[in-house]
Amino acid sequence: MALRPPSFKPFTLALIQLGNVGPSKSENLKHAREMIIKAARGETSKPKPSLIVLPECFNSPYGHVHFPVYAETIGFTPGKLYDTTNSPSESVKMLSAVAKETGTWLIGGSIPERDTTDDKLYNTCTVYSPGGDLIAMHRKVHLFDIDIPGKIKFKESETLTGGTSLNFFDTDFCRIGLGICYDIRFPEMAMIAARKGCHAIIYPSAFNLTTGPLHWELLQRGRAVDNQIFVSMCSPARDLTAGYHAWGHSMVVDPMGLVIAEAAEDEAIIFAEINPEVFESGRAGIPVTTQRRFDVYTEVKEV
Ligand SMILES: NC(=O)CCC(=O)C(=O)O
Repeated sequence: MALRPPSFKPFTLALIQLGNVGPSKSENLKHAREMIIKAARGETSKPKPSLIVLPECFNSPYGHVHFPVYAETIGFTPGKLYDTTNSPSESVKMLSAVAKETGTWLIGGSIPERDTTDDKLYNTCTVYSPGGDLIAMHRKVHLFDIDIPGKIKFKESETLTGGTSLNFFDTDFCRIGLGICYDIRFPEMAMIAARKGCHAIIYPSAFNLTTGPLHWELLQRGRAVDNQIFVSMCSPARDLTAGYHAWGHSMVVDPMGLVIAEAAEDEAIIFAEINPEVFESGRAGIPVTTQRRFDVYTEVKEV
């Protein structure tokens, strides 16, 4: 059982729906850094964000042929001190430095990662504290392998390997579960996160123009209502000149299933005020979290 989660306090969440992700990694990193600095300034009517999120694959074009070319070695072992200033990953160095410079928690989207111990590639999210420490990592567990004839075929497993662990991290205002995009289709992950005390689960993502209109909002609202937690997906902006057309519509959903913030398709920063009261009153009014019948569904273990 995980340690007791921190008490849930109000905070502002900022999602960066990043545009202009092109072939130049250094340009992508420069632009992401500028957008993080802009997001950290916040919106005049809301408290400054405590947590900023980037989308999936923010430093490289999205596609299995690109992953080996853009992959970076991170070398982080969860639970061990890690010196980001000497990291071999230029993305890690940038993210760590900008988290420290802005003094905000940062979910650094995802990047293609090469693990030199097994020479495998992963789609990996890294998380930074306001001091710039790399404090958590999540490798996409469920690879995006789909084939909808005449619409979209995509096979991450051509070059990537799926991660083997579920991950969350604690801030001074809540506990946050991590997933990456296609991971949201697997309700077990969100359910386990909620049962480990996460108040929110956040997915750096990049849905597409076939499944986006059908499932993007539905999945987030479903995961939120089932588990009575905040759910958020952060997408790249739509770019019809790119090889992969992202859906956009970065979103935050509250534990009652209400969409509390949503972007359109273009580059944007959206802000949502995360209010623990909705989490607590939702659970008190509809107490499914305490009404589960593990005595009946014995195939599912209580955690
Ligand atoms: N990047 C992804 O994992 C895309 C997932 C997606 O579009 C879906 O429909 O699922």
